[in-house]
Amino acid sequence: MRNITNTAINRNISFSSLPRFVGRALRVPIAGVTVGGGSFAYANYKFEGGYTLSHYSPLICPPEFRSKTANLVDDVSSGFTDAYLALRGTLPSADGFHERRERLNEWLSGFRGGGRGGGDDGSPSGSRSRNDKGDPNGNPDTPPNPALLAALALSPDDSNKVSNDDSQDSQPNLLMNLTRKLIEIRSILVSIDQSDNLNLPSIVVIGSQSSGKSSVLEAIVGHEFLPKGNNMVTRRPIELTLVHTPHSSEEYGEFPSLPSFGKVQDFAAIQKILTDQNLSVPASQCVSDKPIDLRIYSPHVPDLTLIDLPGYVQLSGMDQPDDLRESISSLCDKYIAPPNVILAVCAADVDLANSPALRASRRVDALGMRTVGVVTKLDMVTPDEGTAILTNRKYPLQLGYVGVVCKAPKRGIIDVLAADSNGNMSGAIMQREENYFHNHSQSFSKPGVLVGTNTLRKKLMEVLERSMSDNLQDVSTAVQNELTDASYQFKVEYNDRRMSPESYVAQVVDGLKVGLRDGQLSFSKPQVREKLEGMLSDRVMYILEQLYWNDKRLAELNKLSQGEVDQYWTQKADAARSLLTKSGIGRDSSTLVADGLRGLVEVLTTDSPYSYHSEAAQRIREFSYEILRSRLSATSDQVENALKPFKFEVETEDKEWNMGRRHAISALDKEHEACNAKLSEIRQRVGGYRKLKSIISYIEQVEDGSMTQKSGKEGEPAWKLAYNPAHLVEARQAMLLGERLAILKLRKSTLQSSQCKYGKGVETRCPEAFLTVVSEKLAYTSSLFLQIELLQTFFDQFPREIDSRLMYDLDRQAISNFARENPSVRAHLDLQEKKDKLEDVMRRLETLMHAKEAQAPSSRRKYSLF
Ligand SMILES: Nc1nc2c(ncn2[C@@H]2O[C@H](COP(=O)(O)OP(=O)(O)OP(=O)(O)O)[C@@H](O)[C@H]2O)c(=O)[nH]1
Repeated sequence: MRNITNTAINRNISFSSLPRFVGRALRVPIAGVTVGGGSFAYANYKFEGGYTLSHYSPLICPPEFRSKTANLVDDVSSGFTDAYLALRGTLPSADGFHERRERLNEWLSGFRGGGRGGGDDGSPSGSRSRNDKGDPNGNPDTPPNPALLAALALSPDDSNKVSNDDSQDSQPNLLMNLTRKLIEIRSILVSIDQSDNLNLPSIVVIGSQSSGKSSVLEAIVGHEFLPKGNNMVTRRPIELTLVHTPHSSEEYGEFPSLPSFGKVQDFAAIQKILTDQNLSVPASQCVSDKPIDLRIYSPHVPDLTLIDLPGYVQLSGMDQPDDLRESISSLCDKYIAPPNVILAVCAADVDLANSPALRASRRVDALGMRTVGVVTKLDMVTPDEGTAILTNRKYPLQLGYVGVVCKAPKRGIIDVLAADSNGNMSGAIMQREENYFHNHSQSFSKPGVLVGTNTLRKKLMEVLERSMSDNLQDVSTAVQNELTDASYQFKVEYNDRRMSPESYVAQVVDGLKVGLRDGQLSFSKPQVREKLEGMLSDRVMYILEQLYWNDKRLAELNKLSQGEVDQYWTQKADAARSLLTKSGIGRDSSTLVADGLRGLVEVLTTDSPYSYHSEAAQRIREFSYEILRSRLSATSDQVENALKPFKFEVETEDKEWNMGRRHAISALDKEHEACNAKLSEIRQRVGGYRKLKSIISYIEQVEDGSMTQKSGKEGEPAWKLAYNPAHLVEARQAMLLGERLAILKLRKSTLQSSQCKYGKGVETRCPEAFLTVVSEKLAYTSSLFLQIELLQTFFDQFPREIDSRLMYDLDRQAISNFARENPSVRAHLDLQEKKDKLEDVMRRLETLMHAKEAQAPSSRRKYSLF
């Protein structure tokens, strides 16, 4: 709570210490407004001519008074705003200041009651005059109702009627917080369209390097937060939105386009982020027109939007690129175009004729209708020189000049003491400035001379509000046109179908789960068993080749008659079974199935829509791999345990045997086919059947020694000269294939013969059928355990992991970002969002325009000066 003391009154008050609505009311440039009260419980607003308005404000009164006065807040607020708007409507320009003052005093005298003035000392004695009109009940202790005052000001002729009708004060005032509402609309428009087609004005700060732009902005905000340094640190426009938060003591900044920073309460951190963002533009590129959006929320800032731009270069330095001057100039030109308000910052110690800011502003705003001049560093010239600059007629600006002294404090002990607990330096800056102007009040209190950061703040608020308000109709038309286009496009392209990022994410996740369910069908028991049989069939062929088909005694096996037991072949059959059952089937079958599952996840997360969401796809793959990894070794052990009995003995039954025998025959057929295919490839490569035959005959002759050396160097075999060595290798391979085909043929006929009918010792005589039966038993048992240990767990756990680790991990922003990774969804959402925002803006604009229309006629009719 601030204590407004008599000292403050005498020094023309610090407006920033007043409640917001009082600040708004006092934006009406009424000369001689003072605030007083012997204590902070009480405030008098004294208008020139003797009328004094007094009221208790809950924001400046001690707690014991609050309950009594709380209900006055709204009345006071709306009353003053009404009065203010009425004045604003009739007094649009800063020019004619004296005329306005006269006019206002005329109004006030209309309801002042015969010119009886209250005390001008700021004491409660001021209530003497206010009771004449302010309190309809004539109670000397009740402060007047400011809403009543406003109503009187709006309608002096009906004063009695209005004074008896308090219900009018409870009407919602749609034009309350007009600037705030317009700034909100502006922010929405900026987020829809960066092309400036749809835009409400902002205040653009221009000036040469070191003219004091940053100091002015920091004085307005009350914190040091802008990038500092010699190396041209302002390279991007900073779009600064100040949001007045009267009901919170918290001060913080937010970067809407950098949401990861969240609320930044430390202004040094804001400065660091701004510096980094600026320095992200390489020095070689000079400047970028991509703005940095910064919002500052504080009870000490007014509602304003300001754009800070790089300073005009006057003298190019050695370390600055040649085209820097050009780049900055064209960047500034883009921003100073209508409807923006130009804040032309000029240092008092530099001749205004040389001010690049004024030069630029005159190019686009020759009459100075939308330029406010700020003369900084007034302390660096004599007070008389200062006032001469501020009242200059050479470069007149319709909105005038305001002089400031806002050198950033050096943070010495005095300044640190002057700063508040949040490091807010506004007190220190203000105090310094106030002292300066107070010490030179003779020069600076001349009529028409506007000085002080607070005056500047108020001026900016007024100018911005008026400028925004004046642009309402144009913006509204542009927004309506844009809305019509967007609605048409939405109808044509999406048939008005709405979508949300959440529904898209749900759809994408559901799609994945459906894909998983479909994929699960290819991991059913029969399917897995078939895969394992395929894997084991290769192993059976290898064992047959190694143990039987390469055995020189194979012919004996073919001759074994039914019932005959031969030790050699019985041991072979045992060795073959052992080799097969101990070939690491637990590990290999688990890996085979896990690879299959990996493949399924890979396919599901590679195709659309996951092709747009590579990061999410990668995460999903990782979940799946984690589950598989966690199950793999246990599954492998379980399968291996289940197969243990087969390592010692395998019993077969008639039915199993017959089936195994059939499968073995067809496996031999396949092997036969494969050998034949290879043989014909070799024939082709070598040059046909005859050529191959002749090479084979050569080799046979050489090998049995019947080939005589006909030519060539001594010691070299003759065939080396006769054929291409590669063909000779191929021919050798063909010979082996031929032998294999003969064996396969023989074994097939044995398998088909009565020798391999189910019966005693048949496993020994027909190893092909026996190993096939064993491999089928192994595949069957393995598939059972793989289902239980791996597949069921995977298909249960994986969808749950997707929900818990993908879906529930995402916050609103992440969901929106995810959805927007898909270009067609992004286009749909963008258009839908644009349409929604435009509708929202249109509604807000219509409300404001209706309120403006409703308000305008009465004030114009009664008070227009023009
Ligand atoms: N004496 C005095 N010095 C001031 C005043 N305002 C600013 N300065 C000093 O002038 C210098 C430049 O001020 P800045 O606010 O950084 O100027 P700028 O225009 O932002 O400079 P650039 O960022 O380089 O474009 C600093 O050393 C300030 O302390 C003032 O009112 N009086």
